[in-house]
Amino acid sequence: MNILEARHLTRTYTIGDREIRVLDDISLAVPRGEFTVIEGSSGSGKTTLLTLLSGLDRPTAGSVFVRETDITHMTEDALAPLRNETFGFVFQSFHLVPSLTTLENVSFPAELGRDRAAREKAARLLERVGLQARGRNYPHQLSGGEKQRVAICRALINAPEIIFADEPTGNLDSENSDAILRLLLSLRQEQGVTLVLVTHSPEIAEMADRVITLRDGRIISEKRHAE
Ligand SMILES: Nc1ncnc2c1ncn2[C@@H]1O[C@H](COP(=O)(O)OP(=O)(O)OP(=O)(O)O)[C@@H](O)[C@H]1O
Repeated sequence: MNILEARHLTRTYTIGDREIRVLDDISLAVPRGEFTVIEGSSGSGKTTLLTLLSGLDRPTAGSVFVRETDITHMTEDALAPLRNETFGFVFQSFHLVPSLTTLENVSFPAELGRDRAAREKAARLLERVGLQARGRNYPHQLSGGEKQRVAICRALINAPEIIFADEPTGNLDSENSDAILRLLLSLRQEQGVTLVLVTHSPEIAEMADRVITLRDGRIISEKRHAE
């Protein structure tokens, strides 16, 4: 079964009297557990596609299906549990809450769902990425690589089925990038998590099951790597 499907997605923006077509008739299907990379030059529409697939933005035309349910016109209230429980998000700029500690940032999405084990789960995740000693620190006290590891823990706390990541290793050195990539790949292996990553990194693309290349808002190639 495809966990995620896009059918004929188009996204346009109107600036003044000009209409800009940022995505043009994108269709794709992602089977459960697959690791998909979306690549393409700057401005080709990668981030826009990720925000449409994850229900953060709505297409001008076309539809998005999650587990065969059309989410395109779902209300914000109906989308909220999907965003909080089924999806995990990792962005280049972390989006950590500055006034919360590391442990609180990670446990927050689970506490929204009244998970009594939220703190415990958060502590276990932090341990897994080597940040067990940093639970009481605030984001401004962490390095970029550490912040990204915290952001990944937060994305994982509700055991999502799909992780959407936009340049998750974009600003990081190779050691931190490797650690983050290893973590994502091990989750896929252990829990069958589906990964949809936007990246410029050829090393990451090399490890994916499939690489989708965009140019000017269209898919120009779709390469599948052998098992
Ligand atoms: N809110 C907006 N209003 C108008 N145009 C937009 C808006 N958001 C994005 N665009 C345009 O859509 C195009 C695609 O943007 P997008 O961020 O999806 O590209 P990208 O491939 O992720 O680029 P990068 O690799 O630089 O992050 C760009 O030309 C951008 O200027």
